[in-house]
Amino acid sequence: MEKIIVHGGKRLKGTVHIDGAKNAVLPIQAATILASEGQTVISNVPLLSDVYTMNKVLRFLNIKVDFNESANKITFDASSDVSSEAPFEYVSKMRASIVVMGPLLARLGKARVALPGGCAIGSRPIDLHLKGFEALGAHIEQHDGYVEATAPNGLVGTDIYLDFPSVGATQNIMMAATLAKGKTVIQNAAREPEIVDLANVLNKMGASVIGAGTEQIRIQGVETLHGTDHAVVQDRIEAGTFMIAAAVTKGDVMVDGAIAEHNKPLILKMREMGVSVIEGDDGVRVIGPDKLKPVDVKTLPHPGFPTDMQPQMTILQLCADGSSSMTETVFENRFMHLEELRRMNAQYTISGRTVLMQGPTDFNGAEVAASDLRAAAALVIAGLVASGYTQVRNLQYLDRGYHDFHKKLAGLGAEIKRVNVDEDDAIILNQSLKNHL
Ligand SMILES: CC(=O)N[C@H]1[C@@H](OP(=O)(O)OP(=O)(O)OC[C@H]2O[C@@H](n3ccc(=O)[nH]c3=O)[C@H](O)[C@@H]2O)O[C@H](CO)[C@@H](O)[C@@H]1O
Ligand SMILES: C=C(OP(=O)(O)O)C(=O)O
Repeated sequence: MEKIIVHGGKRLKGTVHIDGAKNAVLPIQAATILASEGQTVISNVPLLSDVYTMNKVLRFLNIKVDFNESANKITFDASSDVSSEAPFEYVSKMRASIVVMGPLLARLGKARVALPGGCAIGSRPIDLHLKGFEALGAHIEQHDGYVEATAPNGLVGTDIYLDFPSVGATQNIMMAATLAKGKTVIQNAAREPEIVDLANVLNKMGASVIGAGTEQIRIQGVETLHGTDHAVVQDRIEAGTFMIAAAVTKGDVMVDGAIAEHNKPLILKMREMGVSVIEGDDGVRVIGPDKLKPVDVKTLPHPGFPTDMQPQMTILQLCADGSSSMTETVFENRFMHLEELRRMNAQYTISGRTVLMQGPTDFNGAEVAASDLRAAAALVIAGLVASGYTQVRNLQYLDRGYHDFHKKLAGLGAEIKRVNVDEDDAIILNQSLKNHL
């Protein structure tokens, strides 16, 4: 079993470099299915387990995938025959595999993809994706845990209104519409920077996508798409996670490569708490104050406060001097990290979708288990300010979205180590933690 062990109390100082965005690269990997001619070369690719899973899905679909890890570059060749089925083995590992459906349907007129199911943070249905495909003329059936979409005569452009600005549905419909006959308009589209990055790649491949980043995206269908080169946008969630780690430890950190514009709600809330955030062309510098002021936060689709920063933000709020609230409106079950934090001395009450937190918290080190990706990051951040030793388990979640998280924190002066221990070793380790750091 792997664990991260943190000895809290160090102020983080120095520069940390941010990788390409997980949530941008995954749909871009899927978009390479659309290129029936030439190769697509994607650079600034983060070395994350989700990226490897998406590569496996694509290889299963008969696409050539060559990952040059030392150069953070993947070359895709989808010029041969592509197959239409994404099996349960991969989709169950990573929900984002569902975004292969739009490109497959566009290119082949059919797609058979395992239904992704929910995860720890919520039920996560795909009804909006499927309604979009149906509006484009696809016939949808569900059998044996798979969803099958067929459009033997091709898709036809239309106006689609999303009941909620779903990121995945916007991406899937946008990709499906690139090869549809005529024009598609997506109303109430998601506006995340990762949508813009995907639209940029599609346009370089020969598509005509206008308005990405606004609530109305217009796509004029074209006959074929071809390969291209593209560098993935920086990860605003990884950047935000380090910004919070810097602030909560009263540190002084340059988050190199962070794009301030993509993290505006977080930056403004951090300033409200008394954190000094200096925006530059090459990154964002964060200086934590001696005392944090309490603040109320509500998650919303972009440009609102991102749900993927919610667990990390609650650590900062718990350290503030007074009571703060967090309301989670995007996912129905994203407070699971708080149960673990209670074991580290966090004081809070949950009422529906809102948690009321009482700070400042004197976090005590404890052994805690992550329930999902951002919960894992939040628990490690709590460990950075806790007295004594914190051990975080279930690192498979962390590896979905952060490459070398512990090494980056160690580079900023944190006392942190990742160890691989069996259960017996763990008992000995608990008795002699100091020798391990
Ligand atoms: C790989 C990736 O990019 N993941 C991100 C993406 O996930 P993802 O694309 O899954 O998130 P969505 O924006 O689709 O989901 C937001 C909400 O809409 C609901 N919903 C969504 C689709 C649908 O058909 N029906 C429906 O009800 C979901 O259950 C959820 O409550 O956006 C989320 C919201 O910013 C982020 O937390 C994830 O990190
Ligand atoms: C929820 C997340 O990702 P996914 O949609 O891939 O589960 C996340 O990145 O925090």
